[in-house]
Amino acid sequence: MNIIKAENYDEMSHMAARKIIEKVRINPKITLGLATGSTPIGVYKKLIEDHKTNGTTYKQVTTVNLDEYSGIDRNDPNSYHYFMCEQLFNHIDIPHEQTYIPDGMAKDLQLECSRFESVVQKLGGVDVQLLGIGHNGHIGFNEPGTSFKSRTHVVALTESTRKANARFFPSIEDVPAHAITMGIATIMESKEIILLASGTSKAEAIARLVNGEVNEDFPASLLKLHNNVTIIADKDALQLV
Ligand SMILES: N[C@@H]1[C@@H](O)[C@H](O)[C@@H](COP(=O)(O)O)O[C@@H]1O
Repeated sequence: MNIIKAENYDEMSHMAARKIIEKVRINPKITLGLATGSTPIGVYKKLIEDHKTNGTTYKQVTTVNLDEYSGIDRNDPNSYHYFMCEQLFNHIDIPHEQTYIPDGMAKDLQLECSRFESVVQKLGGVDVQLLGIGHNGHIGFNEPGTSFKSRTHVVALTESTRKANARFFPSIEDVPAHAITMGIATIMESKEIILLASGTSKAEAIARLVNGEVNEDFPASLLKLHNNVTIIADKDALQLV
């Protein structure tokens, strides 16, 4: 794993955005894997700024998102669908039909998981996957104990993840109990992975990722066996490494 140390959140976002923009410019038909959570918001802001000032185009780009809550309508402000439109898609020139996010309202969630998995496969996999990391090492919504062989599946969110995400909801009771997430094996098939982390609250997770063993108890640890992973983190998140 390459580790790039940024001074702060803004520099981390800038560095990741530059990498993505460069890749989009080299391959205008790239498939980007995108993440939600607060960490990538700065990257999306920089992509939008660059699109507006330098004209980088996303007309032929395809995106797939890691995950979506189950039981929340796509137009609900707490859905990841809404998040992606607000934070990125509505502000660049990507056609919405080229943006794929699991449908958390599908009647048959298992069927939706297979459908989403085959979308990723038909696209030939993800070229560059952006990832955040949960305090317990989750990636997407793959909680500790998830099989490293997992494909897109339905997950029961842990209490700690629901608490961590409660800040976006009126109360913890409103945080969905389930979600659909790309599996760990699906994520590992991405040709390149950029993992972002910012702030002291991520320091333990980053230290465990860098120094710890590869173990299903810590889902992100499998990234150590991927041949093209870059961690871009600020110095607060890297302080225990
Ligand atoms: N499903 C998302 C993850 O994809 C994200 O990486 C994580 C960390 O979020 P944040 O960046 O807000 O710390 O939160 C959620 O659980």
